[in-house]
Amino acid sequence: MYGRGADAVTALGPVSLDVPQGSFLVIVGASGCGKSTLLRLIAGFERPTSGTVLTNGGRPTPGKGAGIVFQQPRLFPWKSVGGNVELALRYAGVPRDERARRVRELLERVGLRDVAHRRIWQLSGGQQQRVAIARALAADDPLLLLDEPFAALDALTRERLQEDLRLVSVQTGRTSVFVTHSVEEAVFLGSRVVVLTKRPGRVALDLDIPLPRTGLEPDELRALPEYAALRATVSQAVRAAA
Ligand SMILES: Nc1ncnc2c1ncn2[C@@H]1O[C@H](COP(=O)(O)OP(=O)(O)OP(=O)(O)O)[C@@H](O)[C@H]1O
Repeated sequence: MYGRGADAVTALGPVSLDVPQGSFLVIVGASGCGKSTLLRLIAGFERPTSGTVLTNGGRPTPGKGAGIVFQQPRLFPWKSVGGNVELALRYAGVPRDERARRVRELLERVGLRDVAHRRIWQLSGGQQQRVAIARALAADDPLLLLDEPFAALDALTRERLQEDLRLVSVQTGRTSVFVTHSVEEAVFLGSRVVVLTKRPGRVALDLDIPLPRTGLEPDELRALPEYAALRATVSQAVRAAA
């Protein structure tokens, strides 16, 4: 609950979710249903008014234990691409002599190897979001939290980043919680999709996405009949929840 008295807003209803290690959970729901609030609770930026949030068996500490990617990339504009990632590694306590190698690995992973020396303002929006993902992966945090990271990008860039993030999630095995409005994005990325009702958000649908996570090209995956069926199920739940 935010605020007090007449101004109080109950953002989230009772929500009980257990997110197993290595899973990719996508939270979908209408605007204002409490998706970002749920992420902030997991990140430890907010405390629940009632109930408990545990990550890795303990109460979450803000700034520790989770890499976070927001809708707008939060980068240091005066630093280079590599410099931004290097700084995240420094904060994460990675020794100086390992950082250059790790910067190269992380930039390779998000497809930015060739622009390591560019300044942030010389990048497209999609490239900036890739830097934000590399930064979020820099610390070896077990959790990756993403709050509508692709919402501001054009459709083609968004699709490319979805494809790359899916691959990164398979390669790193990071437990991820991803918030979006988009049913298409949810079914493509998630190993599980949770649809929230309108505010105060409760779980309207909790669906496993048993699609292969490796071995298929994105277009092949999207062309599967199971894919269309899952998308229809989620879409229906989103409409009913709104
Ligand atoms: N710091 C705050 N103080 C007061 N109310 C807040 C605060 N943050 C969010 N709220 C309210 O809580 C509700 C849920 O907000 P939240 O940002 O979690 O929703 P959301 O599902 O992420 O929305 P959107 O999809 O539009 O980003 C909204 O009604 C919002 O106005």
